[in-house]
Amino acid sequence: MFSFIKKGLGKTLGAIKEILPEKVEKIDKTLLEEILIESDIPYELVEEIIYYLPPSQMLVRSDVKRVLQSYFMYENAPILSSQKPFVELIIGVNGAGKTTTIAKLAQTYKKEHQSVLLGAADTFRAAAIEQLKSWAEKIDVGIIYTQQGHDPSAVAYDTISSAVAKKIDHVIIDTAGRLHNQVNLSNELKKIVRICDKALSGAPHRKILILDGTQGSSAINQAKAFHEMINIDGIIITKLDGTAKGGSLFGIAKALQLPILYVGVGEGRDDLIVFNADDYIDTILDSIFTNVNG
Ligand SMILES: Nc1nc2c(ncn2[C@@H]2O[C@H](COP(=O)(O)OP(=O)(O)OP(=O)(O)O)[C@@H](O)[C@H]2O)c(=O)[nH]1
Repeated sequence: MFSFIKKGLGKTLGAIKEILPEKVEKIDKTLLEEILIESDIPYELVEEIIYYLPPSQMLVRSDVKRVLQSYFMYENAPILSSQKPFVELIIGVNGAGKTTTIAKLAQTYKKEHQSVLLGAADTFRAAAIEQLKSWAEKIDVGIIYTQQGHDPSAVAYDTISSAVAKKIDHVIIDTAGRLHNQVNLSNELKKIVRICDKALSGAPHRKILILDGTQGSSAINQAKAFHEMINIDGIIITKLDGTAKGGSLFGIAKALQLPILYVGVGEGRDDLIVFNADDYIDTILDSIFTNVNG
């Protein structure tokens, strides 16, 4: 698990190495500031981190770790096994990695010997339906879909009803990332949420926002807009492996005050890891400090 997050942070760690070619026992505060900015932690946040650090100019690992940890206080609520099917609604702009992440999530559940049914409720684009169908085939899970232009809420309803009838463990529903305008998108997402609850009281159990990690901190405003529309429950950051902006997770967690559930670290179906803030922070600190613990 630990080396997996290391793989995902490869580019970020490479960027740190450019600033700090040799690891140190104590880091100069000014140099640390430069490293944090370079890894795409928003500037105000870097200033805040520096403010909370001890006043001395040279800092040890434990000083830095303690402050960085305080940014990930939003715990991932455990999945309640009594909720069957456990319905997840996947939200995010086109290209963020929604479809791939749905496949990865389905694969994760399958590995745990749980059954999965996908719902192709991004009916705005024919390609989105086709792409999800192709993934469903590859990972061998069921899918409910309709033709392009049909009501996405109806797909969500049918998927949940079918899952209830077949006693499926997990339902994962794709949604459109873009419509003709923002108001339409907001109305459509709200309607899907309402209809999910009609199909199964309490559903969707988790509304997950997919954010493209290569966008770094600039994804924050986009995330806030979705959060205002339908109250997101958790985030998945994709393409962490493709960016040197690995520090942006601090800004995202702080701005949205939401748990980061998983991170995507590659294009394959197995390239999704449960986000663990301690592993993430330790991996970054390992590239700065000579001592491993503390
Ligand atoms: N390197 C890397 N690539 C990823 C990751 N997640 C998704 N991708 C790639 O990002 C691209 C977009 O992913 P999709 O899953 O098609 O994104 P989408 O949000 O469904 O986008 P649309 O199909 O446009 O709606 C694809 O080429 C994926 O292979 C990741 O964690 N790492």
